[in-house]
Amino acid sequence: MRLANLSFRYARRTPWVLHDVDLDLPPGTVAEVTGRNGAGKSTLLRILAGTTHPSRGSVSDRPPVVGYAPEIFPVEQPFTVSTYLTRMAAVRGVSPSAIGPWIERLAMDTFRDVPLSELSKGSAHKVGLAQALLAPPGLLILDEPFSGLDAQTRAELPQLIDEVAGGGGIVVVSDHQGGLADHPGAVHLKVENGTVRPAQPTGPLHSTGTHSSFGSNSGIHSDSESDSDSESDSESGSGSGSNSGSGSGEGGEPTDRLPGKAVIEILVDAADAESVARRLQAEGYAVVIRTEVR
Ligand SMILES: Nc1ncnc2c1ncn2[C@@H]1O[C@H](COP(=O)(O)OP(=O)(O)OP(=O)(O)O)[C@@H](O)[C@H]1O
Repeated sequence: MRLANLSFRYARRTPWVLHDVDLDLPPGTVAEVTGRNGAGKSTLLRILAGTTHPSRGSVSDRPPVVGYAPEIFPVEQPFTVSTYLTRMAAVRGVSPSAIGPWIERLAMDTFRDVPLSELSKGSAHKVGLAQALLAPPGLLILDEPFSGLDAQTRAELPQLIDEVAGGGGIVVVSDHQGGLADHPGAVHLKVENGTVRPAQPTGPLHSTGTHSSFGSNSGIHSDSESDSDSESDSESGSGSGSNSGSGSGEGGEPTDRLPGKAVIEILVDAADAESVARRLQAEGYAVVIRTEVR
């Protein structure tokens, strides 16, 4: 998977969050993404997942099955845990029986019949992880997965990540807590001033035969340039699961947006929900998306 000359800002005349990013993520890569608050980690992860489209540049060779666990799982959905996961299995095109092993492995049995809205933060986080893993992902995006997890699941997570990578999947993890700081074979990326660079100290890059390469750039540009480019005004669309998207062209318009109706409720960060919902409503999506999930 490759990002080429990728730039992103949330709207015209606002600062670039990412600028001229080049990044190769070969199959089997485990990448830990760090950076200060607000640096653009979640934005980068959403672009990788395909839920946000670049303003400029391209994303190519995204694996066809994407699992994305946002930083905050959106619990405002009228399902119990098992009902939600069963529906997600259907959305992902896997058997309902696929949920059982994840309920067991992530120690979710005690709250499988609890409504999502009544879950603790840590339990909700596990549901977010489980939905991302239901269909074996070729690309697994985990936004702060170690946050709020119980010790057992926290200890399990590196193994889970290695299993995905061992099968040739790409795993990208935003990791404020340093859960993968010493992870064998992981590459370490830092988002800083709109760039994505190898982090210091750089981890043992190639012990599992994986590698990444990076492009750099000259930092964040304020918007003094002409708006005559064909940049999109905003992030567009959300969706994942079996999203086979390969990103967007220069115009920021997805070349292959799937309906993704049922996926959006799962993927939108709670912290972003209000603004994303506004944008979706402005584009005529939101009601349809929610109706589809039900
Ligand atoms: N939906 C949005 N609309 C407009 N601006 C946004 C939106 N989401 C994030 N931003 C802004 O984009 C920048 C990057 O945010 P992002 O959430 O990607 O950073 P982050 O590194 O993940 O931060 P944190 O560690 O605090 O989660 C920030 O300045 C943030 O305020």
